[in-house]
Amino acid sequence: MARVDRGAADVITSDGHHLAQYAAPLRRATVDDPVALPCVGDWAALTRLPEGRYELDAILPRRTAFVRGGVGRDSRGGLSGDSRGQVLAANVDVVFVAEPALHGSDFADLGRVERLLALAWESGARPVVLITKSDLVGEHLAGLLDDVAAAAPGVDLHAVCSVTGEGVEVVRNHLGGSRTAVILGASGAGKSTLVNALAGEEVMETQQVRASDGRGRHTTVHRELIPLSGGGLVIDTPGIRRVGLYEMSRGVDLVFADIEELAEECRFSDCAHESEPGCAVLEALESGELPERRLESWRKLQREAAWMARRTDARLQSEETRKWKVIHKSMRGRGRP
Ligand SMILES: Nc1nc2c(ncn2[C@@H]2O[C@H](COP(=O)(O)OP(=O)(O)OP(=O)(O)O)[C@@H](O)[C@H]2O)c(=O)[nH]1
Ligand SMILES: [Zn+2]
Repeated sequence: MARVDRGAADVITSDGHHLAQYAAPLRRATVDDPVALPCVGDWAALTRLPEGRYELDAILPRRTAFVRGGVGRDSRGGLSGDSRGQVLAANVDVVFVAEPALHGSDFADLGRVERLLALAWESGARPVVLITKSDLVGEHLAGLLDDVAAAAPGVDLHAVCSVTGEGVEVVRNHLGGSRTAVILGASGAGKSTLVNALAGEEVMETQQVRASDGRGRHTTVHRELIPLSGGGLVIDTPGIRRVGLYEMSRGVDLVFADIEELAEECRFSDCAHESEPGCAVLEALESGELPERRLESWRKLQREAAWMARRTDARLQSEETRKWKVIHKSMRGRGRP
């Protein structure tokens, strides 16, 4: 599924692109459940109607999903049946976290890498960290990569330069076997430039092009699913570009597996790692094994995740109340003569 609109989707079959209208059962299923709506990256079952049109009958089960809003996938066991979330992209295999080596005058932001990694883990896809614009930091690159590696334990990490093409082949290898990727990263991280380098042609408008063309031009068709010449797909949707920090407590645990592991060694099981005796986290901080910055980052993301969870709970509760009000009302209605 390359692009989705209200009531119809642009689907790619072995013989090209087709517009497929949603079949009635699918339309009905999506009324109460936005998660059941087709989205970019979905695989679908189609029927070719006698008159040559295509109809979209069903979506095949998703392997992975970027879900925005509502309840996370795990909290309610599975994607469907959750009436609140919206799937931004389905069946993504690889999530590239793109962080520029130099952003303005700042070196790569480790906190941002950790945050995007958490999001990537949450989707079920495999994260890979890319330090983009590697040409901008000269001999500082090696040290920078060491720092990033410490913030992304157990995750593949590569330096890429879309200008010289260095590292682009390594990135392409992650897409072998026709895998599907999304690229997360701040504005100006070099995502579009990288997609162009991967595609070997200008498929995406970059900031440079946008700036020199001026605003208000709408000639470029925004492509949301970009097939690469050497195999593999990149999904780039406005939703994925804006994706924030949603229900990511499990993701946070995975990104900070080293701290979680330390915490198991603390004398008290409910240790807050503030000033408790026998705190393994504070000991690691003392010995230099755990960088102060990383502990701070963990605390910050945990606070955010907790806040998100509370907000989600509140919304769930109010929706639940609303639902019951409607049911009560209709029962009262039926009771009347
Ligand atoms: N020196 C250098 N500059 C780069 C590299 N990759 C991208 N740039 C420049 O960085 C700027 C931003 O690149 P884009 O690819 O438009 O960034 P983006 O992440 O797609 O940005 P948004 O579309 O705003 O999200 C452009 O001026 C690029 O020319 C690189 O490897 N080295
Ligand atoms: Zn502790």
